[in-house]
Amino acid sequence: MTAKIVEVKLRLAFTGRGDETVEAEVRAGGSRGRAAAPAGASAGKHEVRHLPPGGAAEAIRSFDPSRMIGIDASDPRAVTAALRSIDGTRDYSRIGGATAYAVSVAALEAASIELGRPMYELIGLYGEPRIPLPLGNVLGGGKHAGGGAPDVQEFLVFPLDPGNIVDAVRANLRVHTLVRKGIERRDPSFPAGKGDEGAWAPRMGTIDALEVVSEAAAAASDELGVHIGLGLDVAASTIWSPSDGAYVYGREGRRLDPEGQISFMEELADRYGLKYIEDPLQEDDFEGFAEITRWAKGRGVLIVGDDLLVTSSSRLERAASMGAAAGAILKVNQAGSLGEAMDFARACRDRGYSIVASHRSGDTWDSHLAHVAVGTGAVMMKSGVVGGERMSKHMELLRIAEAHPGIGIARLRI
Ligand SMILES: O=C(O)[C@@H](CO)OP(=O)(O)O
Ligand SMILES: [Mg+2]
Repeated sequence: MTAKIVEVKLRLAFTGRGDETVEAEVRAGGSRGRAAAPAGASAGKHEVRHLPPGGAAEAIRSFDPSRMIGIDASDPRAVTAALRSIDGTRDYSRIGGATAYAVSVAALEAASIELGRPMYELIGLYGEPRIPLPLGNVLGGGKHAGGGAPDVQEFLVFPLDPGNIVDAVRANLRVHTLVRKGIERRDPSFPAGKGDEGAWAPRMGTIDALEVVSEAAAAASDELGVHIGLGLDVAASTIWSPSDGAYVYGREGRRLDPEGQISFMEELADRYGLKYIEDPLQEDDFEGFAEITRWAKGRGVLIVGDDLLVTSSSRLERAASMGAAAGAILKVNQAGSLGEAMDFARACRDRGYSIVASHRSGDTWDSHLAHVAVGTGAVMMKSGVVGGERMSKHMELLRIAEAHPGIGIARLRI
């Protein structure tokens, strides 16, 4: 049985934050797949272009859907080749990465329905399929929140040893609730504001935020009997000032040169027992990443590259040759198409990098991320904790687990 594409339709759509984006409907045989692309706010400068300068309308205008007809929807590489030839630029600046994302994901969904096989199985880059650990931000700031919130973008939690995915999701939710209580104890007038991904966005600095989150995680651990790990996504490119050669924590008056930033990260990791640090340094500092990765390896801390790697196989090769980072964020829309993200996942596997399949801060209601995570053998799925566009992905993990009772849950090995 084949799943040849017979029709592709695009429409303008909006993410949960209101960013303009593209939704695609792809028909393969008698089945239809649909996907809408997410959008980042702290996007790395080496990512493909989300949309051309004229926005989603121009992306849709410049896309010729007839050139997709007859392509095998179950073959992400063939879909990528067609998208690349329609676009003709290096970074999808003509049709937009949003179009590449939407068409490639919708095509695989259509194939999955047509062939009666789950999407993750068609991605198929795992040994034994496993449910990834959910990683979510319970407190945050940076580009995802308003003034006064911490300069560090995300304070993250994840269960280390959950019995199943329901316990795992519940653990993160409990920490999220307790974080609010912890903030209110320190500031009774906290107006309960949240950032783009549903994390609490209080007026406090990095250290206070870590105190609140580690107290909440310890209390949730005791209550639920699940060990909870702590992490940060520093999104350090957003606080890096090239003209000063320094990381500028504007809200807390801290200024650190690259060596100072590495020492600060090491101090926080030691003091709070962090197990995960994403983008501790700016996106072009491969040497700095290699240094902190060497430090972290013996200590059980996973250093993860997001803006550093931008789901690009060539940047991963460079990082691997230097030992920069041990984990890799995989965001399909950073690469553009699903086929390109799958090439990246293969490279991660060959080079021994742990994959963290991730949402974007401006995400859509789609749940495909769960299939991308399971299908690429990701150890974690990073998708916030609360909010409809976050929970849709967790719910799909629950459904995958329900359909495959024997499926195990991933364990983080650093
Ligand atoms: O930095 C990140 O990891 C992401 C998602 O949390 O943010 P954005 O989508 O804004 O790049
Ligand atoms: Mg990040």
